[in-house]
Amino acid sequence: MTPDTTPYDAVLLVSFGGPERPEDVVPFLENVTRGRGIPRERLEEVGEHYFLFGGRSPINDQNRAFLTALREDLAGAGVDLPVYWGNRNWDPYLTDTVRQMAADGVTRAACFVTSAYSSYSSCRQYRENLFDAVASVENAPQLDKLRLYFNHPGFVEPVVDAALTALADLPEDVREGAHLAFVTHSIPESMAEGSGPDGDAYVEQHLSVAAEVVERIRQETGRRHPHALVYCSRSGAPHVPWLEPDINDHLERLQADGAAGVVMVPIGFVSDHMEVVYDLDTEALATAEKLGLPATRAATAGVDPRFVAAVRDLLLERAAVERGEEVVRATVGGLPACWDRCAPGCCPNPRGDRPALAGA
Ligand SMILES: CC1=C(CCC(=O)O)c2cc3nc(cc4[nH]c(cc5[nH]c(cc1n2)c(C)c5CCC(=O)O)c(CCC(=O)O)c4C)C(CCC(=O)O)=C3C
Ligand SMILES: [Fe+2]
Repeated sequence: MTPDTTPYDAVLLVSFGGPERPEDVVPFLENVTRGRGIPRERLEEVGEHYFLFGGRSPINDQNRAFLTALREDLAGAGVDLPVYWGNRNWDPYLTDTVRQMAADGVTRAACFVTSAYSSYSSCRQYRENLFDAVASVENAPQLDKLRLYFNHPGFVEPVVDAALTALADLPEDVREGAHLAFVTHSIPESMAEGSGPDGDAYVEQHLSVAAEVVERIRQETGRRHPHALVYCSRSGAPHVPWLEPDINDHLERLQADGAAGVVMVPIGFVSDHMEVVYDLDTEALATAEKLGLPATRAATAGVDPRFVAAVRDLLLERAAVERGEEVVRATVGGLPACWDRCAPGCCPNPRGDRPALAGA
């Protein structure tokens, strides 16, 4: 039986975007940081990360691979919907994609954003970008943002397996005593405090994922590994507090405390973005090496078939909700499934209120 996707006639993959050639790097950074008061030195430093990788971010190729996998998954399940892709900060830009969708006659699309958690940067900012895209296109389709999925089994289960693999990659004598460092993107403390409908959701959601991964690893190995939630990619002005500790400081602390080894589990990222390949694989692994601390990095969900299938699950779930049917929402861990429409004060814009789609 073909699954019922009514009222949707398309899926839209929404992502951050990244440069693909050295000439793209500076304009891309300008797009990302316009009006955000990021110090010049920080921008030059981040530009160097991109140049180290030939001026090419890995993120667009990862989205292309995800699109291919998603189209195959949907076709295999008998879901006959076109899948589009648009970015916030680089080509293909959301506005161009929405214009194409309108030209193709799309009337209502379900949007999957490559960002799993609540916060202004990871949720509302995408909603503002969706609003802007729709506002600038005539006859634009209605866009519904699929719920946040940090606690969807299709996201968490690949992370558990990846962490087990990364543990197995450690030398045998350090494996049992290894720490798990769950890593996510640092954000300003004030942004973290404002995240979600009641505040503090960003950290709370990550802690919930970390606890679930630790527990599932215990079920597999019989061992409850010591763990912490730590951060990477701090930006902004030095006097503005951001979430800490930084992964590099955390590694120093672990070494000083006599930890046997560490597995970095980048739960804040759905694929191996620049933050993962530079901040973790390049910088943090070098820190660990310098400290003589055995360390490995767990894979991200990427194109794991379970993660790809989660998009289909969220799409069919939401379609049923919009048809007025009862649904069972898949979740793991201690937090309930997220809402379909964000409350008015959810993840406020630190620079003042702007219109956003997908609100209640
Ligand atoms: C929470 C969060 C996520 C996760 C959720 C999500 O995935 O959306 C994320 C993802 C990403 N961030 C990315 C890149 C950048 N983020 C920057 C700046 C900032 N990020 C912030 C937060 C986040 N960012 C914040 C609070 C800033 C300060 C400026 C501002 O308030 O907006 C800057 C400017 C330089 C700098 O300031 O570091 C760059 C270049 C890329 C692309 C990577 C690639 O190319 O593979 C991705 C996926
Ligand atoms: Fe970022």
